[in-house]
Amino acid sequence: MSKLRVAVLGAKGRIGSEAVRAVEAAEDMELVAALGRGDGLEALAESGAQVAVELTTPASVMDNLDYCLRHGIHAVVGTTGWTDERLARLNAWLDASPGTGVLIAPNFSIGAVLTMKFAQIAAPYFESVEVVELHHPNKVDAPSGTATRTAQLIAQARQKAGSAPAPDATATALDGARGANVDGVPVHAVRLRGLLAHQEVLLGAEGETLTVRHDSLHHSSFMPGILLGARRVVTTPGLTFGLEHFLDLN
Ligand SMILES: NC(=O)C1=CN([C@@H]2O[C@H](COP(=O)(O)OP(=O)(O)OC[C@H]3O[C@@H](n4cnc5c(N)ncnc54)[C@H](OP(=O)(O)O)[C@@H]3O)[C@@H](O)[C@H]2O)C=CC1
Ligand SMILES: O=C(O)C1=N[C@H](C(=O)O)C[C@H](O)C1
Repeated sequence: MSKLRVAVLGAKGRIGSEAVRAVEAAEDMELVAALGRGDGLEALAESGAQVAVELTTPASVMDNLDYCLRHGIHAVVGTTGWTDERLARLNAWLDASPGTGVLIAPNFSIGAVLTMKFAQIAAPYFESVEVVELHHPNKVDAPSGTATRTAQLIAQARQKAGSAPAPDATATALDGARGANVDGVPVHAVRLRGLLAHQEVLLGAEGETLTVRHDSLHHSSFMPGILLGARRVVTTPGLTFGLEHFLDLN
């Protein structure tokens, strides 16, 4: 059986360098390119890659995906910064490249995917819900892509259930004290040396609270999800948003 030809973009970064090692170690994959900033995207097409694993920065990801889709290269994307406007542009490129697949995974770790699922299930049963994400201080964006997605999923679940807005009598507050408002859900971002990637979903009702917490302690936590994404995206044309769709959790 021929091996899946995989390239890594952002290969010298924190998660990219771990992904290079994971692809090299996967028996059914061949690492055909490991590209950093300044290497030039021509090397990607020349490598014959079937799948590009995109782990760069919000400033670089769109140009890289544009290139991939113009060359019929599938993509597994962990890079953050997804807005409705960016998704619309990506979908237009996908329309022009039928048969090509893109997976955007706000988080590749199984625990984080399950945290989002559990939060969605629990959210309609509690009056209050807030998200706290905690990351290393070198992270360039806040709140995290995972926290943003978690809040969006919570908001969707509450809207579907007809939940009332969470109670909050705050009359005065310093800017930022109540976090960012993501679809009505407060999201708080902590940046702390020593941490990697962590998230708590806090839920409260009369007389009880529930906390769903996930900790990524090492970048290895993201690797099974990246490898699964690469294997599945080649037979899944169009846009898939969220690894849960490849885990049959829906
Ligand atoms: N979905 C998930 O599960 C996860 C997602 N992430 C996300 O992945 C992204 C990267 O995170 P992290 O590894 O910590 O960040 P790093 O800054 O450590 O790595 C990013 C790397 O990409 C390089 N780069 C920038 N532009 C390009 C380009 N055009 N082509 C090739 N390489 C480029 C950077 O080079 P230079 O240093 O020269 O700028 C750097 O080496 C972030 O958006 C982060 O949130 C991270 C972990 C898990
Ligand atoms: O930058 C990181 O480190 C991470 N980024 C992703 C995010 O923004 O959600 C995933 C994980 O939290 C690690």
